[in-house]
Amino acid sequence: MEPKICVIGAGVIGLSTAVNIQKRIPTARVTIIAEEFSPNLTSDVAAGIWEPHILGNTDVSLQRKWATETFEHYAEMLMGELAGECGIQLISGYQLFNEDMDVKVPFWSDIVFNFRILTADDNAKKFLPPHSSGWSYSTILAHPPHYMKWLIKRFHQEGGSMIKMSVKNFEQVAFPFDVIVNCTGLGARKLANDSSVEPVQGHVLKVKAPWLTHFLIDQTKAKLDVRVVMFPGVEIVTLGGTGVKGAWNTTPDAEVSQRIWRNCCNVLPSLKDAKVVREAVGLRPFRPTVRLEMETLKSAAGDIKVVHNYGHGGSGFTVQWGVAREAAELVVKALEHRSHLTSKL
Ligand SMILES: Cc1cc2nc3c(=O)[nH]c(=O)nc-3n(C[C@H](O)[C@H](O)[C@H](O)COP(=O)(O)OP(=O)(O)OC[C@H]3O[C@@H](n4cnc5c(N)ncnc54)[C@H](O)[C@@H]3O)c2cc1C
Repeated sequence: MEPKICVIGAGVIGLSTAVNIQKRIPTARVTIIAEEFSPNLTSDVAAGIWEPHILGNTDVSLQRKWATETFEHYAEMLMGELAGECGIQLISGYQLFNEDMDVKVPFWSDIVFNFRILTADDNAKKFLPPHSSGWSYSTILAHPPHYMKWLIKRFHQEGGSMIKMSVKNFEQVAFPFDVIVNCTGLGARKLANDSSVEPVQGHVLKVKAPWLTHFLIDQTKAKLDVRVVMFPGVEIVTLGGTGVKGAWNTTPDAEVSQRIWRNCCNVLPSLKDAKVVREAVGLRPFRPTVRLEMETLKSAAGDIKVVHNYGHGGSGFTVQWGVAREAAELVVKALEHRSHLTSKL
C-alpha cells in the first residue's frame, strides 16, 4: 500500500521536506497541512542568502553537513535551466568587522566560492572606513518568492495536495496518515508543547535598488542586535535589520524602519534613491538545538509516529535541503518501524 504522509507547515522547511519525501519515497502520498501559506510567512520575509549562523548548541559537524548539502543543491540549480524561475543567483560581497571584534575564520569558508580574508592593509579600510577587517566571498541566494513558488509547483507536479487548517494536536490529524512530519517553526511551541522555541524578531525593508549587485554584512553593530545588511535578490534588495529575542510583534515599526534606512544610507549613500516596496517583520524560529528526530506518541487510537524538523533560527534557507533530506530518511525509518509492527500482528 502507498504510504500516506502528512507534513504540517508550508514554510521553506515544510515545502522542502515534503518535496524530499516525494523524492525519497516515490510511492508516498504526501499532504501538506498549514495554517498559513506563502507569501504570509517568516520564510517570505527572509532574504534567502546562504550564510550559516551557528545554530545554538547544534553539533557543528551536523550544521556543516546540512549547509553543504543545501549549498550543493543550490549550486546544481544555479547551473541548470530553472535557475531564473527558482530565483537562484550567485552573489558576491563582503562581511566587515572592526578591531575590537574577535574574528575567526568561519567553519563554512571552504564551502562558498573564493573566500578571502581582507585585512587593514588590504581592502577593508579602503573600502569602508571604520572597518579593520573583513571577508569577501561569493555565495548563493534563493530569492524566497521565486524559490517557494518553485517548491510548491514541484510538490503539486509530484501529486502532493494541500489543506489550509490550524492543527491543535497531532492526534487531530493522525488518521489516515502513517507518519506526521512537524515543520511548524515557531508554531511548534504550542503544537509540540516545546517552550524552548522562541522568536528572534527580524525587521527588514524590501527596496528597489537595481544598481546594488553585491551583498554587504556589516557586523560592527551586532552587539546592539542590529546588523547593517544588504542582500540583492531578484529585483528587490533586502535591507536590514534587527534580531530581537523574545519579541512577538510582526507589525512594522516606523522608527525601526527609519533606523534601518539611515544605517544603510550611511554605508551606501546611493540608497537614498531606492524605492521602499515593503516593510516586513518576521519571527525566526530559534531553538537551542535544531529538533530533527522521530518521536512515538501514545494515543487511544494507537501509536503516532512524528518526525520533527523545526527550530532553524536565522538559517532556514541555509540548511533547508540538508535537513529535509534527513527528515525524509527518518520518515523511511518510521515507516519501516510501522510495517515491522504490523507484520508482527
Ligand atoms: C528578517 C529575516 C531574514 C532572514 N534571512 C534569512 C536568510 O537570508 N537566510 C537564511 O538562511 N535564513 C534567513 N532567515 C531565517 C528563515 O526565514 C527561517 O529560518 C525560515 O523561514 C524558517 O522556516 P520554517 O518553514 O521553519 O517556518 P515558517 O516560514 O514560519 O513556516 C511555518 C509553517 O508552519 C505553519 N504552522 C505553524 N503552526 C501550525 C499549526 N499549529 N497548524 C498548522 N500549521 C502551522 C505556518 O502556518 C507555516 O506554514 C531570515 C529570517 C528573518 C525573520
